[in-house]
Amino acid sequence: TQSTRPQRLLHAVQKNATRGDPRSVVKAIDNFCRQKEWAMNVGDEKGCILDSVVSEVNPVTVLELGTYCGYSTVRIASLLPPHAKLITLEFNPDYAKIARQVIAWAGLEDKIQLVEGPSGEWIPKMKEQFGVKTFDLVFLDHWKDRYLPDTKLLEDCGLLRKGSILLADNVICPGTPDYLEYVRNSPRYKSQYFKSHLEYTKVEDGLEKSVFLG
Ligand SMILES: O=C(NCc1cccc(CNc2ccc3[nH]ncc3c2)c1)c1cc(-c2ccc(F)cc2)cc(O)c1O
Ligand SMILES: [Mg+2]
Repeated sequence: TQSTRPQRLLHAVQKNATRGDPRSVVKAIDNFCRQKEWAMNVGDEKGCILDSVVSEVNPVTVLELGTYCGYSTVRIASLLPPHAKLITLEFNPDYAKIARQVIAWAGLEDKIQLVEGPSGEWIPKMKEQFGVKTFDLVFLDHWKDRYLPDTKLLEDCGLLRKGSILLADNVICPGTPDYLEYVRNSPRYKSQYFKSHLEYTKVEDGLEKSVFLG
């Protein structure tokens, strides 16, 4: 039977990356996507911006919405301090299956909890299920029409504290107009746009970094 793109991406990792070396996993995926097949990873250009935000925030609790094949999951987790935890939500079971194997190849299972299901259901359960008080950093990279409702849900569930950082991918392409309008105009956020390009292309895209003011 025909393999899927995530399966071919995983094989490229297993063929070209060194077990236990997260940076080699990131490099192998970027090379695969540049040379063989485009895939919707945050990519290396936006990935460097992601790295700088993670390093600046030095988060202890991270939430990622949208795991896909685990590229940004591995990228973030490789920069976390020893006892920090990353919870990543993935709705698509086929993506989750691949992501678990990519995360394992990088040797980052201890820092990452991959949860399968929709954000709308799991966000309200974060405190009781995972003992999370608040998130220091949230990386939004799932369905673009879910960014705004899930941000409001995070606020309502008391999962954001003064200084929590939201970092959103694809605010230009495919675009998240309602989310951008909200974080840029709400008095409860200080927002900043990092201009970049859609992964592996010359098309404009960018990340929006928003600090929750409480
Ligand atoms: O759409 C995108 N990504 C989201 C996405 C997409 C499909 C499936 C899922 C299933 N995963 C999922 C769903 C709902 C969920 N709720 N909670 C967790 C959770 C997880 C997620 C995307 C598209 C493009 C893009 C495509 C084409 C093009 F021409 C230009 C640009 C570039 C990106 O960087 C992108 O990130
Ligand atoms: Mg994305």
